[in-house]
Amino acid sequence: MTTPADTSGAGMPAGSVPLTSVPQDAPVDRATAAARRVVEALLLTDRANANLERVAEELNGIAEHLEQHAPAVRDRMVDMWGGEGVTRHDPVTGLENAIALPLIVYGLPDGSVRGETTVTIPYQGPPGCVHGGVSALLLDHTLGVANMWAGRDGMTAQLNVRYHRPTPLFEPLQINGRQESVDGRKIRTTGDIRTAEGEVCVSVEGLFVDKKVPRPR
Ligand SMILES: CCCCCCCCCCCCCC(=O)SCCNC(=O)CCNC(=O)[C@H](O)C(C)(C)COP(=O)(O)OP(=O)(O)OC[C@H]1O[C@@H](n2cnc3c(N)ncnc32)[C@H](O)[C@@H]1OP(=O)(O)O
Repeated sequence: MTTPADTSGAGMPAGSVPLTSVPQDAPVDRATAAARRVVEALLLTDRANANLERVAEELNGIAEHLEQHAPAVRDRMVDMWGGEGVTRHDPVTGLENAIALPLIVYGLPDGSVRGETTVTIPYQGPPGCVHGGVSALLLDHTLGVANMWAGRDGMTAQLNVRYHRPTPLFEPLQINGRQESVDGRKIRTTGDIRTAEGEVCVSVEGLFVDKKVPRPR
């Protein structure tokens, strides 16, 4: 989370395009990035000497301010799903979601998708390693984007996750996804998380079924 998302597409094959949101200089992007810093700093700070009493008071003040300006949840849900909003609030790529890394996923000319990221403290499972559920989250979403890129998408019906070796925190990781086949409404998609050296830490096989949940209106 301390590593700002690389929006340049550097390291991606020529002709790759971002499929998820890229950070803008909008107040909401900056406020959400600041909230991510707070989440990480709270985990890292010296418990005894950081005056957490005052921190709690100030953070509650900010939360109250935001709540006072929140429309009805139903209205916000409609707004969330409009336009580019589709990729701005999810818990993986959402630049308006402070719990998202955020990951930027690129569509590659060969039909697959890829994102690169460094995962840090808030997502720790075993010491120094990415939590297995977080790896599954990253891959489920990346497979969903791979389906979008391939032109036929659906809801996750099954996600078979294999953990090959611990996934390191604080090191660059590559998240890959590719649609393999479509059989009627059934879509099969695979993906993996690799280290910079290309070692596979986690691989997944997903079954998606072409079914849409209506967007709130
Ligand atoms: C490019 C732009 C970028 C965009 C970014 C945004 C990307 C967003 C990415 C978001 C990514 C996040 C993704 C998420 O988080 S999706 C959220 C997590 N998933 C769910 O909540 C899904 C909940 N389940 C359902 O809604 C339905 O049960 C589904 C959709 C799964 C099936 O639906 P439905 O009930 O209508 O299906 P059917 O009964 O007519 O069966 C149809 C066929 O499928 C076969 N079958 C069914 N279920 C299973 C199963 N579990 N295993 C094996 N097979 C199964 C079935 O045998 C039959 O096969 P056949 O008899 O025809 O051979």
